This record gives sequence, structure tokens and C-alpha cells, in this order.
Amino acid sequence: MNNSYNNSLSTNTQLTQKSVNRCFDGEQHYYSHQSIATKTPMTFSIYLPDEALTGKVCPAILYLSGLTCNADNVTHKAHFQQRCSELGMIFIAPDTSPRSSEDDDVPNDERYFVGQGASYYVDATCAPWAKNFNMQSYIVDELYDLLRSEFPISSIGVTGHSMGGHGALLLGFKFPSKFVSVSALSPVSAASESAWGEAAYTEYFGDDKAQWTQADAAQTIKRVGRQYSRILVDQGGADNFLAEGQLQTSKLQQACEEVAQPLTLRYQAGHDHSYYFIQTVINDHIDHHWRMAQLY
Ligand SMILES: N[C@@H](CCC(=O)N[C@@H](CS)C(=O)NCC(=O)O)C(=O)O
Repeated sequence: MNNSYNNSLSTNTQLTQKSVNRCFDGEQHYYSHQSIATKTPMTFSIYLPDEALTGKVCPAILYLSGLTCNADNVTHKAHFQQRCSELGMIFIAPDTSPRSSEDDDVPNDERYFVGQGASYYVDATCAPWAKNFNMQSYIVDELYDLLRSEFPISSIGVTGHSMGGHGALLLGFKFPSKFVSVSALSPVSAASESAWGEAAYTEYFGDDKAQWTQADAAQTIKRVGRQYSRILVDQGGADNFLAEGQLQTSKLQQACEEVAQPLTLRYQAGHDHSYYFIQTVINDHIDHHWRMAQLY
């Protein structure tokens, strides 16, 4: 645990600060860095409440975004900053995948649910993806360690939206020693059984179904069993992707029931899949992670 923080990044930092904006009682920062896992530059946003800026260690939430997103969507649209500043909570939003740049030719796909913006937070094993699409390693090893060495973080909880909700459930249950709390917003519950996930996993893992199962959130919960005293999931009742069968919330519910993992699952009537919904429930998720961090 970092016990002191000098209100400046350490001199040997690997991070390049891109922007700083005062927001409520804290600052919204953006950073980029060269990633070893993805072999590309990666960008993330981090909200630092004044407590963190003045040297106090604070709990953090890692938010994994959904298909087509980068760090901007949640940072600009979810309105998490006020609650985080009131509680003294750090909020981190990484990108959803490696990206092509002038120096890096990263593979992509015409479909919005495969390739750039659609990593599923897994380590791909098939060409051409395996070279750059190592987002599990990026999130749970590289970024995790970087965050803990560069910022005054006491503990990390993981949450996310849609594909990122799947990522939060998957990584939270695969790596319970790294995360003190898990929640999800409109998550894909079982990527290996949704049309979006099937398309992506065919590319990333080929036809090796054992790898699909290892990278499926509901299957992982069934495999590893209860890990958290309670997880929180919100799902819009009028979400078109729920109706389309991409999210399959019942599979998550079933998996949690099977292993007695306590789950608070709330269907919010009339709400869709958008950031208007996320904005509506984000404070409850921040509070959930805050409460869990206090028990840590
Ligand atoms: N663009 C896709 C939908 C992709 C989508 O809805 N992405 C969600 C996450 S799964 C999102 O948050 N989009 C960005 C935003 O609303 O700011 C479509 O045409 O159907």
C-alpha cells in the first residue's frame, strides 16, 4: 500500500500527463503511457479527489467501458465526479483496447463488436490479435501495478458497462485477490453465449471452446464460486440489447445462485443501455465500492 503521496508523479514516471481539469473538490486527469502488454500507447482518465491530491490514500474504482467507447464516454457522460469528491474516491477509466496510431498498425474489424473498441478485456491467443490484444494482462497486471505505484490508492474495486460489465465480472472473479469489490451496469453476462461475444471470441480464441469458457463471466463465477460478500448489478428494463439477447442477465443470476454468491440485481424500469442510465445509478455503484473498501 502507498502510504504517502507527494502531489506529483514520481520523477521516473512512465506516465505522460495529457490534461488536468478542476472538477468539484478534486481534479480530472488524463494520462498516456507506452504499454508492454499491448505494445501500443494507452490512455486512461483518473479522477483524484482533494484527499488524494494532498497525500491521503483513497479507495479506487476501476471502470471498464463498453463497445465503441474509450476513456471519454464515462468521464464526460456518467457524472461520477461529484460523488467521488464527496467520499474521497478515486475513479479510473482505461481505454477498451489498443488502437492504431502513426507508429502502430493494430488489427481491426469492420464490426463494432470485434477489434478496436471491443477487446472484451481478454488476452487473445490467435493471429493477428494476440500481438496487441492482451487487455487482461494490461488491466490486472500492468495498469494495476502502475496505478498503485503512481497514485495514493488503498484498494481497488472493479465495475463496468456492457462489455465492460462482463470484464468487471470476469476479472473480478478471476483475480479476487486484486479487487475488494465488484459491480456491473447492464453487463454482458455470458460473452461466450452472446452474438457479440461469439463473434469476438471466434477471432480471439478460434474454435478452442475451453478458452471461451475461461473467458466467460457466468462460467467463471460457477467455476470459482463465491468471492465477495455482495455484488451489485443494475440493468435497464427497456434496454434493447437485453431484448436482443446480448446481455442475458438471467445467466448471471443463475450462476450466482448456483454458488451462493450474494447478488443485488436491480431491473430499472424504463431505462435503456445509454449513459443516461449509467448517470442515474452511478452513485449507488460508487457507494457500493466505498462501503466494501471500508471493510477491507
Ligand atoms: N454503436 C452501436 C452500439 C454500441 C453501444 O451502444 N455502445 C455502448 C456500450 S455497449 C456505449 O456506451 N456507447 C457509447 C456511448 O453511448 O457514449 C450500435 O450502433 O448499435
